[in-house]
Amino acid sequence: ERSTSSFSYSSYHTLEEIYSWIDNFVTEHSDIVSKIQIGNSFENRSILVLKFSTGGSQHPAIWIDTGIHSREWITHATGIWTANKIVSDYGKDRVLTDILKAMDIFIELVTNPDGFAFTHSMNRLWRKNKSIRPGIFCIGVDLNRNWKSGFGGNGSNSNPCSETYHGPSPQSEPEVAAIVNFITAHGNFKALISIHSYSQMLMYPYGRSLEPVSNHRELYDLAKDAVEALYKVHGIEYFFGSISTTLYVASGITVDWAYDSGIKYAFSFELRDTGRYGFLLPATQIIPTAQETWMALRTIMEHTLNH
Ligand SMILES: O=C(NO)N[C@H](Cc1ccccc1)C(=O)O
Ligand SMILES: [Zn+2]
Repeated sequence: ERSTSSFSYSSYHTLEEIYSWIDNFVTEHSDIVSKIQIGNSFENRSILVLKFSTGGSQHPAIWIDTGIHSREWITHATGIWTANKIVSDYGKDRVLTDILKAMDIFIELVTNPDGFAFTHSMNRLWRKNKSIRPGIFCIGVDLNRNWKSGFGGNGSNSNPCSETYHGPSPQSEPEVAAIVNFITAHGNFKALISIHSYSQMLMYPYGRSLEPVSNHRELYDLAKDAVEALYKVHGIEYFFGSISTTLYVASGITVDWAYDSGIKYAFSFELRDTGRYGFLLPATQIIPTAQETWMALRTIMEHTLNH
């Protein structure tokens, strides 16, 4: 496709369609958006990040990733809609404009490209990446268990055939190492939001233990404000709280690593629904989900700007 004007934001797309959209989107909005390749996946696909910036160098930054679990198609679709929302509303929405005047936003739309391609070709419910290693007879590592923080702890599995297999060592997976290297080298990230589906929850660290983080009251209040803003759009209700108390103990996860790296505003979303369709959420719910999620994201980003 030659332009994003023919792209359907209310449909699910293949990896090739998304990468083609990214190129058109960056070309059409080169004043504020750029594309960064932060690495390659295990099967050697490009790992791409969109950077939204109004200039300056090393502005404090906000990270958003979607699609770390490949079957969670609503998350990539929500990320694409969100990217377009940012360029559409910049200069019109006062809050967003203030955020972008002072901060940069980075969005990694396809955080697990190999797994995502596999959900289109062979197995719609594939979750992990596609790494293989000598002598191991099951494929893939759970990229939400491969982070250094709490690696190998409760709520992760050492069995390579498990859906929550943590991998041979922290950051063993190129998809995780690429993000760690990028965020660490940048050195000025203030917030990280990792988007999953489904369950309709907004959560913050820790996943690895029941111990509350130092600013848990601030994160609780911010999560409450965010889910209220989300609710106002279409009346969808979210639970919120720390991962370990709201859901279950999970170790080696993205947001625990972010928090321990000094990113004090670290959140994980579980988008629609609560199980009726689950990972197979109908495309008719893409835009409504993205619209309500945007209000929560905007609330978190505004708080980050002001604190
Ligand atoms: O897989 C999903 N949702 O897709 N979520 C669960 C729970 C979770 C969500 C967010 C952070 C940590 C843990 C997981 O096992 O990873
Ligand atoms: Zn997930």
